[in-house]
Amino acid sequence: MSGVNDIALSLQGLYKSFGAKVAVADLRLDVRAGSMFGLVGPNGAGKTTTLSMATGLLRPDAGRAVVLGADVWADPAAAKARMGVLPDGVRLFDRLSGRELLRYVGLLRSVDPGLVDTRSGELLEALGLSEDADNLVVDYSAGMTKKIGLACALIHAPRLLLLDEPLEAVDPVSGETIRAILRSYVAGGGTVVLSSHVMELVENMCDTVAVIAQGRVLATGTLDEIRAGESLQRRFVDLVGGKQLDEEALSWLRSS
Ligand SMILES: Nc1ncnc2c1ncn2[C@@H]1O[C@H](COP(=O)(O)OP(=O)(O)OP(=O)(O)O)[C@@H](O)[C@H]1O
Repeated sequence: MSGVNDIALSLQGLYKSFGAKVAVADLRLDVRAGSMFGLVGPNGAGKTTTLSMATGLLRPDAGRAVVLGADVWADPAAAKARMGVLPDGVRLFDRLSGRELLRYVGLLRSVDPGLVDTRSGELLEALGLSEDADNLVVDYSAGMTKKIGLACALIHAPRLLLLDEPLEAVDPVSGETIRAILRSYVAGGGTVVLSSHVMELVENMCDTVAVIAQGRVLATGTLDEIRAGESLQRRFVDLVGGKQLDEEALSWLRSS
């Protein structure tokens, strides 16, 4: 039987509105420790808002987020020490080089300075960033920025990773490396929560899935439960209500 100690991330009735717009409405979710958990949903479903509240970047209007027993808003230091975060559109200190940024984040997370250097070297190498390690992050491409952001999330060896679109803009070779890093991280007892629009990635990587729409969890369960014998893409479209393009729509595009 699973107990409280098996839960790496617990989202309890999270609620957030922006003016009249309700972005997240009473969202509840438990992520079992040791799982690779995929968060999927259409544009504007509330995934980024949910992850921002779960990671301490955005204060919920109501509800709680608990990371391995630590309340993100009541005990942020403990919660943040236990998680690594790759937010959407990472706002990094981009006037630092990749190596400096990793050192900064490592020291901020109380990693021993010697260990920061060893881990930085290994992460830069694994992610194919060694050659650019001493260049400023502001000059990195979108994929390189994503990779240095992921390295920052990993440097303190947290037990939970929360990753918003971790493979977006990343080339296929680096993508394979990141998949391998995440798989081995989970095999070693870590927990990953990732959001993605790429169903193939979620099908390939995740053992558990939650489908979010209009700020609520529409369905959650193991990948097989959610797929119910079909492809995740098919089930996703069924669940969130796919829209047919009207025959007359955008007719001006065909009229030249
Ligand atoms: N800072 C903000 N101010 C106003 N509205 C916001 C803000 N952040 C998000 N929203 C709104 O909240 C809703 C949820 O947005 P969110 O970014 O969480 O969705 P998402 O599921 O991550 O979407 P996508 O898949 O397109 O990234 C959207 O309607 C969005 O317009």
